[in-house]
Amino acid sequence: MKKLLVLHTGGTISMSENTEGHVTTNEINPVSDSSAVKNLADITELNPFQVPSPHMTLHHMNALRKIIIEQINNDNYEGIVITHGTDTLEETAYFLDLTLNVSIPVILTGAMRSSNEIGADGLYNYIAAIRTACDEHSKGKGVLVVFNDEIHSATNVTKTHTSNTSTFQSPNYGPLGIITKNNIYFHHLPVNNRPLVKVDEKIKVGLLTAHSDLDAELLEFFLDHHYDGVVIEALGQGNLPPSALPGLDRLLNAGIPIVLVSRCFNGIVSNNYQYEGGGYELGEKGVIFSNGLNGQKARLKLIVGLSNQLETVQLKEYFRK
Ligand SMILES: NC(=O)C[C@H](N)C(=O)O
Repeated sequence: MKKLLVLHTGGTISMSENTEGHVTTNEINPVSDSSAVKNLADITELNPFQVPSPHMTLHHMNALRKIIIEQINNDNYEGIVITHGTDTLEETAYFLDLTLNVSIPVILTGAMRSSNEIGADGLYNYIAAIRTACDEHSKGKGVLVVFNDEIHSATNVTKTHTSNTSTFQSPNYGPLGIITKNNIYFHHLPVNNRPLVKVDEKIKVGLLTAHSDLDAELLEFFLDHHYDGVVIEALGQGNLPPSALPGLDRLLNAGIPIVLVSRCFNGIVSNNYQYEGGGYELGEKGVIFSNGLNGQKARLKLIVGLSNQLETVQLKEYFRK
């Protein structure tokens, strides 16, 4: 039997519905120690914290990373499973993918229905995550998300539905593999990047969605409140309204890196359009174009890049990969 470490962090997978139909937190995750997983692996469980995932912070994510590094150094675990709330699951998964230098499987999972609701998916997803962590083919693929019988890479996966159990999807790319009753099948290989291991929890990066008439003052807010970097979910292929440009210029003149992603959830930004606020002009000004990440992941990537003292040219390369 493989030796796995399980970290329970909270989220709906650890919650129950009360008599009024509201979902509330529990001290202990109900999937913990379930007899259904006893024969699957030799499992050690830790409960570093129990939080709804909207309460997750960079500090929590970094604490998880440190626990994983420490535990792996102390014991010869062959895989890690993390149970997590779904709202920010993709952020923790991606942060760990960016910063953890490990080849054993690291799998995140969660649930859309709490433990005592009809059709509860927590235990099912947990078992699927344990099975995937035990599979030899899950090694060396970066951090993975297992949900609803699919295996996704942390880089591409995102929560796409407020309540459906098939909420986790990888737009543009699809899952890396599928899980059946008897087997685990990988059909794609992820592109693995070299992790950067320094994390400065004090670095502040803001995220803003562009829209028509975007006010320059919203961008200036980040300068006035001492942010270290800004990610903008731009329009279409990577364009901004002219109304935003004075704010953008102020940030760039102050040396604050600005990373552009698209508010479209498919496709990659590029510096094509040569009109006021168009991608070409933004590129000439020094804005960094990202490679298809969504805004919340680009934010974490910029935090990690800045934590490792990457300068603008290196950040451009970091976001190109
Ligand atoms: N399904 C879930 O886990 C959602 C919950 N609000 C959380 O992220 O903690």
